[in-house]
Amino acid sequence: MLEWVAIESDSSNVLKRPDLHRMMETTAQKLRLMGGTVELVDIGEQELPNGQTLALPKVVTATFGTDPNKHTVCVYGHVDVQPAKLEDGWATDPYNLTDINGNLYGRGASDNKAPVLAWIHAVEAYQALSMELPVNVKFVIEGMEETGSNGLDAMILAQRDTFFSDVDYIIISDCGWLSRRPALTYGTRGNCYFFAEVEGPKQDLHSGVYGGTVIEPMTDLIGILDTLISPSGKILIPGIREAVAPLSDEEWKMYQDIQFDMDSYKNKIGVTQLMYSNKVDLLAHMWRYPTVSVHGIEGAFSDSGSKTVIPAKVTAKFSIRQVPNMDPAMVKKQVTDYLHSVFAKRKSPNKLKVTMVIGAKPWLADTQHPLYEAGKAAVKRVFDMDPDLIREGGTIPIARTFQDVTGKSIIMMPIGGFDDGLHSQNEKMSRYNYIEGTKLFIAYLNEVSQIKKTSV
Ligand SMILES: C[C@H](N)C(=O)N[C@@H](Cc1c[nH]cn1)C(=O)O
Repeated sequence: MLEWVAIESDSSNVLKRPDLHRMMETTAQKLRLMGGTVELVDIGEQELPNGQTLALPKVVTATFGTDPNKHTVCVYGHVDVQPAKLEDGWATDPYNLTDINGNLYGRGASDNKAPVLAWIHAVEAYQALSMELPVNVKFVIEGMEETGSNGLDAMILAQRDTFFSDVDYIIISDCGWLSRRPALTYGTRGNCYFFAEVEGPKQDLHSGVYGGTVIEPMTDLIGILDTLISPSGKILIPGIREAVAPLSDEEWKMYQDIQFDMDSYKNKIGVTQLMYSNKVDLLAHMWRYPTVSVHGIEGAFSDSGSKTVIPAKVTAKFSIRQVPNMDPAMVKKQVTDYLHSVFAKRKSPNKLKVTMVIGAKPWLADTQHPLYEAGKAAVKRVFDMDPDLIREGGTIPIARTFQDVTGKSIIMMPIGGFDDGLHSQNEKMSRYNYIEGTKLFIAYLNEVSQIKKTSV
């Protein structure tokens, strides 16, 4: 993992694209050396907001075994990461995997490099013991997950009747447990990610010289952002809440039965108060209701010091997590219309441009499927306990495409810890989760091999 974490495969930073290409090649080479049939699939180019184009990282596909009498599983994962800088508040260099008290710290350690490696090690374990794999194993590993899996939908569609034709089941391990208890995940939220740009004067201005004479883009932007959500978490964009599937009694009961300690959750994230004070409300808002999050403002002064500037153009980045039955195309229209209507009320001479840059749908599985029964059996075998059945508040943009395009069933089998700090400072994967997680994958392949051939 040291070598993988050392590669700064940040998919959101165009300057890091050469590192991302190297990451895909390193992944492919690892699978080639294990004797897999490996391809680096060209998925074309990405258009940047400034109109330029940039080559997308190739997708790695690999096949271990083609026995028609065995099930074929396809493991999906990603090896791109979120941005990380030491000065963001990391205790160690984010790209130098560092072992502290049994925790391996580094960007991408949990999301998603260690889980991908754990799957690779599971296959290697069978090879090292000269044991036949109980199922055929395929891999699809991409490098754009953190920015919405650009180009992967088209690749899956193009290879539906070739690479994916013999796949029975898809396995994804790109999420985490809820507590110290292992979990199986049966739902993810989608995500609609927006840029809202307000442009005013032709260049930045001195706030002493020009302040009071111009209508400031930042004031307009903050004004419209403040209309997205109320302080108590109610989304104010018309139509969004109406689309959400109501919480059923069965779901309510499931959430009620999950062991979840609100105080340790509060301690983990370092807050004194949460948005909801009871467990069911909190879990429901974490997993199956939409949320608005404001991520940042490009063009705003954000360095240390006290620069007295009026920024000429500012772009807010915010996203809305998606749940059944929301539709990203509808959300795009609702958000764009709404922001333009509140902006119009300000009677500002500045220009507003709203763009949706990611539109990923939510995903939900049938927990009665034999894949989940096999998952429960594997967890029992390795951890000697029953798993939590949970949903994931985050997004795996490609999950829904896999399901819709291939028609195959998916299971999400996380090995990340509840406190891994994904996307945050000091991301880590514990040695315990990494090693026991690898054992879980080995056991799971064995359990899947015992599913009756007719259940797909
Ligand atoms: C759950 C997964 N490990 C993850 O973190 N996914 C990202 C994907 C994404 C969504 N919008 C942009 N990127 C996430 O949920 O933020």
